[in-house]
Amino acid sequence: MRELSEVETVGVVGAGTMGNGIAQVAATAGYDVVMRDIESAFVENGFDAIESSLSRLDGKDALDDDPNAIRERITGTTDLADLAECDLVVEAALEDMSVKQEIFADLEAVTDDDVVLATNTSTLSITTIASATEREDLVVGLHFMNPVPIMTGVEVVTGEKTAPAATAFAHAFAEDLDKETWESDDKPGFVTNRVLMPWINEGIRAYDEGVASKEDMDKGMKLGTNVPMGPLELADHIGLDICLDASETLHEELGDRYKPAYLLKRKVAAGDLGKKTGAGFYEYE
Ligand SMILES: NC(=O)c1ccc[n+]([C@@H]2O[C@H](COP(=O)([O-])OP(=O)(O)OC[C@H]3O[C@@H](n4cnc5c(N)ncnc54)[C@H](O)[C@@H]3O)[C@@H](O)[C@H]2O)c1
Repeated sequence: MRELSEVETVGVVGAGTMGNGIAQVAATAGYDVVMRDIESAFVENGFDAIESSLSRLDGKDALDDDPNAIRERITGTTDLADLAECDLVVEAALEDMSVKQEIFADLEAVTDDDVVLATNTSTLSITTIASATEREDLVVGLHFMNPVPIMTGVEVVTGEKTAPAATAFAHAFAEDLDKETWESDDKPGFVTNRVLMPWINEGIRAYDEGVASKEDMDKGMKLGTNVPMGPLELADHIGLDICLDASETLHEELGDRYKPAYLLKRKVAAGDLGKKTGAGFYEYE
């Protein structure tokens, strides 16, 4: 297995909300990064998000390096073959098992045999993703939180066949990005989403049943339980499609107590996915 001290270039698959954040924090820590998405417009959107985040952080004196130098360490591509030289790959594409399995099979073909392949999945089984490869011992969950440059926690998830060395490597890499880690076994939703998704769905259901206005729903949870965002705001922030995908996986694996809220499904069907589309439970500029 390639050691962390040998890692110079990190591949990131997906340039969306999480992928561009992971690319940014890896480049901020000094790694060269190759960020891949399926269309160049998505790669460009990823760079736009990185540039505005870096400039915000620079404005707060939160960067040790010049933001342009950090940005220059990231290369964008639509060609998976450009990840061939990477010493570690973190996948942050769609929350869909068949998409992830296809990506992992392709990653195994283009990268060296000793390269760790990590997934940022919120809820899907690391073991099942890994089974698409012959490199199951080097597949591990590296679950960053949103927004990646701000949130300090990373959940490391061990699949059935993940080697202890790959788990240790995942912790060490996250710590090198200035994050703190905790570890979860490969069970649906891991620690965070297993507990968070029913909370979000209950907030949506309670709002839909007229318990309170959406503002009071969020305000009540913030002031009443000392969380930074209420369930509706947080769902918009995560992305309603991501919440629905995660809830459906939990529902399928763990039963009816994880059933997604009807209004969540309706919003996703309407294309109102939260902040990223300009509308979810709230409207955004
Ligand atoms: N949004 C969150 O709060 C959050 C938090 C933690 C983990 N996650 C997980 O991170 C992953 C990405 O979520 P996101 O919120 O960034 O989604 P997103 O929709 O913002 O971005 C996903 C990106 O992946 C790209 N993509 C799709 N297929 C691809 C492929 N074959 N190769 C390369 N890129 C591909 C899409 O074009 C899109 O740009 C998901 O697995 C999600 O569950 C999300």
